[in-house]
Amino acid sequence: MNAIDAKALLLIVNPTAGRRRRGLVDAVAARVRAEGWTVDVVETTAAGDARRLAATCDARRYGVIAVAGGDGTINEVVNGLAGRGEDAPAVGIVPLGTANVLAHELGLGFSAAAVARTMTAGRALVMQPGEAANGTGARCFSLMAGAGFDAKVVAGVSAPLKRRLGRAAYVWRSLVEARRYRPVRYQVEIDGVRHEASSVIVTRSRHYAGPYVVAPNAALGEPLLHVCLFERWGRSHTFRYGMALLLGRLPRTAGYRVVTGRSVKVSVLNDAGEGRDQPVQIDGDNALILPVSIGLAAGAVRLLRPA
Ligand SMILES: Nc1ncnc2c1ncn2[C@@H]1O[C@H](COP(=O)(O)OP(=O)(O)OP(=O)(O)O)[C@@H](O)[C@H]1O
Repeated sequence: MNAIDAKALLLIVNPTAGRRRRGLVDAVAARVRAEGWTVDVVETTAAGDARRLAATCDARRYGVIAVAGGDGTINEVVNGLAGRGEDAPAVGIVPLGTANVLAHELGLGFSAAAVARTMTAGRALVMQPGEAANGTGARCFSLMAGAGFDAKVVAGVSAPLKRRLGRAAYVWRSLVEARRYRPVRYQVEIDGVRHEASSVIVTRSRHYAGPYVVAPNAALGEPLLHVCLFERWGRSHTFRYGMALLLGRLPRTAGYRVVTGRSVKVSVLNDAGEGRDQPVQIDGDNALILPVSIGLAAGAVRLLRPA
């Protein structure tokens, strides 16, 4: 638990995120100011701005760095803060995204009053982010890294489409990916033990795609990766997994397993003639291509949740 001493908040707004509820951002800022805090608002103009702001902001001035955006913008801030050590500002969230998985995971309210209260009087959860790396780069994640069906869906949803259709963009793209489905097999090595899967999600969080549960025993504060293995393949099993997720039954579904570990390697075992780069989604954004090594990042970040 951490008291927030510096009563100044840097509010980073992604004006392109989710439903772009500017009214919520303004209402939160007004409530935080009413508690005697200083609030400095900065809008991002492109991907990468939020990461740079988080990496360079003055930790003596700002007790809290708040993100008004979705999981992708929060991911940028986590990447910017991960290397900064203990004195880095705590992270608050104004959930504006399409899925807002981290907000669900932290049990945040979605009203202006609840969001503002968490900023000024919340408790800080210390989290060691996950980190995925391949030959070309590395990226931290607060939620998950995934390969297989969901990563292909994410890779196929453009930002304008997400803005126009919201969550329906993912439903539409899932249907497209189901039509062109090929039974690609992935090798997933967890702490040196090999497994096979048709899809894999390596997660720090219980939730996925919003309020849905994929890893019932995961806890952000625990430095452990939960590796969700979808072990059956084919269109009908993919559909069954999707329905089970929406109905809250995925953890009890045959052919689905969660294995915990600290070091995970994901590669393509057989691409079933697909002949394309296999994407990796990180916190809901198309980020890397396979093969990747996944572990826990060296640093930690503090995430604010309700007291
Ligand atoms: N001003 C900007 N213009 C374009 N892209 C931006 C800007 N600011 C941030 N981004 C990028 O936009 C992407 C999507 O943003 P974000 O995830 O916050 O919203 P979302 O996709 O609507 O929400 P969710 O991830 O919860 O579905 C992120 O990868 C982020 O890096």
